[in-house]
Amino acid sequence: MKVALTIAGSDSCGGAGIQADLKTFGALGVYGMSVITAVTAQNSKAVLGVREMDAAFVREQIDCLFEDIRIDAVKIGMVSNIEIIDVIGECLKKNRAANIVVDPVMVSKSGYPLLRPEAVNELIKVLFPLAEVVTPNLAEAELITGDKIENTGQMERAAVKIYRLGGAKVIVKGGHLTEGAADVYYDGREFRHFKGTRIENKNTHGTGCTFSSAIAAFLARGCPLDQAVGRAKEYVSGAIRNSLKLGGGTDLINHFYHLGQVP
Ligand SMILES: Nc1ncnc2c1ncn2[C@@H]1O[C@H](COP(=O)(O)OP(=O)(O)OP(=O)(O)O)[C@@H](O)[C@H]1O
Ligand SMILES: Cc1ncc(CO)c(N)n1
Repeated sequence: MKVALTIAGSDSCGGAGIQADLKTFGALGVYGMSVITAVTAQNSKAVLGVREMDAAFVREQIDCLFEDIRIDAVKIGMVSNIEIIDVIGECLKKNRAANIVVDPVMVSKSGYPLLRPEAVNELIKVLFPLAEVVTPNLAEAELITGDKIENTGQMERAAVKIYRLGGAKVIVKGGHLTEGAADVYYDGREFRHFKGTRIENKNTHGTGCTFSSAIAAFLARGCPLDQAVGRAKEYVSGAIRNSLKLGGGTDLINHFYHLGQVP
C-alpha cells in the first residue's frame, strides 16, 4: 500500500488540518500518517486558541517515521513558526523526501492567524524549494507576492512570481473568486486552468487542506502532477457538495458521503 504523511496542525472539529488530511488519505486508498506541529481549539465558527509543539519534538516525530517506513508523498499544512519550519526543512532534506505538497496555510477561514507573521519568509525560503507543488489560496498568493489578485490574469502573474521563489510548481486556488472556481496551475513553462463548478451557498471549512492532501495522495499512488491536481479538484468538489451543517458556523467537508448510511 502507498503511504502519505501529513505534517500539519490539529483541528479539533475535524474539518481541516491533520484530521482532514487523514480522512482524505483514507478515502483515496492511501495509508495516512501524521506529524503534529500545533494543536488548535477550533469549531465550525472560530479558532479559539493554538498551542505550538516543541520544534525538537516535531523532529522526533518526523525522524522516527522516515527511519522505519517508506513514505511516498508528504503534505505540509500549518507550520506555525520559524523553528518548526527549519526542523521540517532539515528532516525532509536529510531523509530525501519526495512528492512534497506545500499548502502555505496562513490564516483560518474565520480570520485567526495560523502562521506567525515573522515566519512567512522562512516558509518561502526553506519549504518552497523542497516542494513539488505549492497551493496558495488567493489571500496567501497576495501576501506572498505583495500584489492584489482580482482576476485570472493576476492569478497567472502571481503563479509565475511564486514559481520563481523556489522552483516549485504552483496552483493558485480561485475557489473564492471565479464562477467556475477555477484554479491556475503553472509548471514553469505553461499554464493550465482547472475549472470546476462553483458550488453556491456553501461556506465550507477544510477545502484547502483536503485539496492539498488529495494531491499528495494521488502523487503517492504514482499519478503525474497535472493528473493529480485534476483528480484532487474532482475529489474536493464532491466533498464540498456533500458537506455537513453540524455546527453554527461553516459547513464541514464530508469525505465519506459515498459510503452511505451506517446501519
Ligand atoms: N464553493 C466552491 N465550489 C467549488 N469549488 C470550490 C469552492 N470553494 C473552494 N473550491 C475549490 O476547493 C479547493 C480549495 O480551495 P480554497 O480556495 O477553498 O482553499 P483554502 O482557502 O485554502 O481553504 P481552507 O482555508 O478552508 O482550508 C480549490 O480547488 C477551489 O477551487
Ligand atoms: C489546523 C488547521 N490547519 C489549517 C486550517 C486551514 O483553514 C485550519 N483552519 N486549521
